[in-house]
Amino acid sequence: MADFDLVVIGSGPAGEWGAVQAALAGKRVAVVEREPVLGGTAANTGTLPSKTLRETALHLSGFRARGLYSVETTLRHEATVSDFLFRERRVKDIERERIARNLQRHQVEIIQGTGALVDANTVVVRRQDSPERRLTGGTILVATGSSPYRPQLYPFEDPRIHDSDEVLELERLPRSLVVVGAGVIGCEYACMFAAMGIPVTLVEAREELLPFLDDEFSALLGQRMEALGIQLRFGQVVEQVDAPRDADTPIRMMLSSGAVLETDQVLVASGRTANTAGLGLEALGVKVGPRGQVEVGPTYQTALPHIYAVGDVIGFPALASTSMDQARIAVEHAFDLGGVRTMAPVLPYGIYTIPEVSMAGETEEALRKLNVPYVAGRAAFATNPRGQILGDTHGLLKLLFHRESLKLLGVHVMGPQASELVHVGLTALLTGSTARLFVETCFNYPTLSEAYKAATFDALDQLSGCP
Ligand SMILES: Cc1cc2nc3c(=O)[nH]c(=O)nc-3n(C[C@H](O)[C@H](O)[C@H](O)COP(=O)(O)OP(=O)(O)OC[C@H]3O[C@@H](n4cnc5c(N)ncnc54)[C@H](O)[C@@H]3O)c2cc1C
Ligand SMILES: NC(=O)c1ccc[n+]([C@@H]2O[C@H](COP(=O)([O-])OP(=O)(O)OC[C@H]3O[C@@H](n4cnc5c(N)ncnc54)[C@H](O)[C@@H]3O)[C@@H](O)[C@H]2O)c1
Repeated sequence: MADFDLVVIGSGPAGEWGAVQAALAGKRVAVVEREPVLGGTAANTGTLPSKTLRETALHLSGFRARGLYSVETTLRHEATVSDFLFRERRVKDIERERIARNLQRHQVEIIQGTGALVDANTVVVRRQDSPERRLTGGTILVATGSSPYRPQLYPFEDPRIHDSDEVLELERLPRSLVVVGAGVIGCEYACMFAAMGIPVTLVEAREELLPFLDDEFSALLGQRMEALGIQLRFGQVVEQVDAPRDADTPIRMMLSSGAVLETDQVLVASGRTANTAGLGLEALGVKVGPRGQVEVGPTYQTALPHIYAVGDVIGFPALASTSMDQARIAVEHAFDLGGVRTMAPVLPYGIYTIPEVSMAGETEEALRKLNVPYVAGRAAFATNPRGQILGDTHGLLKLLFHRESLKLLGVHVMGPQASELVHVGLTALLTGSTARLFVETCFNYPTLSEAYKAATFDALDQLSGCP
């Protein structure tokens, strides 16, 4: 008999949820984690740290007061790097403790060390200063996550050139910053630093901002980012980087357009690489892609059916939210636990830029491509009483309804709490609801959620020909 029913490699959101799910079903579970702390990218270097820094940036800069009072700088003061990082460290510690307690409560054995598969059922765990340990598992869950991709062009040994992990170890706040890559990470960090009053330039190879967003929201976000002081450089790549040793001499970056940027510090956010190096998967016949991503089927099985892979290690969509659910599905499949063994048909996206943007369902462009007749109802936060109270004059909720059935097809939100607000629309999408739902729902007043009703009436007005 194997030592464990399930051996999980990695303790990020995917590993934690997979382990607990199996333990709840009475399975004997071990989690192997190479870092001395639990929680992976979500707790330690990605999701929670970046969202905490965003809150800190908004508070320390007095940003939230800007729409309320005419004097922009009332609350603003010179923040030090320790001011900036203080809460990030608190939140991280609390989350690590929560995960440890959650695993212990469910009798999951936590084993510290780097795991690798030496045969189809054996994980060897290596740790400095300790003898190696071999664990056998009936089922293996690979949940090893991803790490920042580091293009060779950049001398990362220079303390002024960071990837998204290192940016959490800043020695001092940048005097100016170039962010390379306007993916979600690049956009979120560019906004945070810009809100702190730091001059930021964002360089992106593509011609548009976050192309998966509805075009209207991509354009609006770009405008808000420019209003924050961010210089957007689309359709350009960095071709050369000259980083002098003297920290007072600016770093020079030559762009494909011929432009030269001078900057104090650089953040490279140009994608992620799956953590599969050294895991031993390929030797067992499990395929991995160009950035290390493990190939899996719909229930997250690899080429070896008892070896599952979930989370960032399999690539897109590579979110904490989806990673947890993939782990649930894999474990339910592996141990035949029942439950719905597919991802929800509609997934939400929350982007913690300044302002926040969130969406679920279809964009206008996708509906046009599919020839689906639709009507778009809009509600501006500037005309919503709670929006006025909050001082938000740029927020927007857009609902896309089928023109005939009035079924909700898409929801797009920009503004405060957008990633919370989207859940009203997400639930409506998942339940196949129509405009009637928002007409008949009595929302709290004054709230931003009430914008659902206003956007619905905007759509109904258009259909009735009301000016
Ligand atoms: C800056 C940033 C911001 C983000 N913001 C969001 C957000 O707002 N919302 C969202 O949903 N997602 C966000 N993400 C993405 C999210 O963090 C990831 O999708 C999520 O952490 C993936 O979970 P995971 O469990 O697959 O991997 P990870 O969280 O990366 O965990 C993998 C774990 O496996 C361990 N490991 C790796 N190899 C081995 C080995 N050989 N042996 C033992 N242990 C090993 C690692 O040390 C790590 O602890 C963000 C990511 C970044 C970088
Ligand atoms: N709020 C969230 O949900 C959230 C937040 C942060 C990160 N994440 C996840 O983390 C993952 C990684 O994010 P990311 O932003 O690093 O990667 P990404 O692949 O999403 O974006 C990288 C961007 O860099 C650009 N790029 C690449 N090389 C370049 C170069 N040489 N010059 C200029 N531009 C270049 C690409 O065109 C792309 O737009 C994503 O899967 C994302 O879903 C999610």
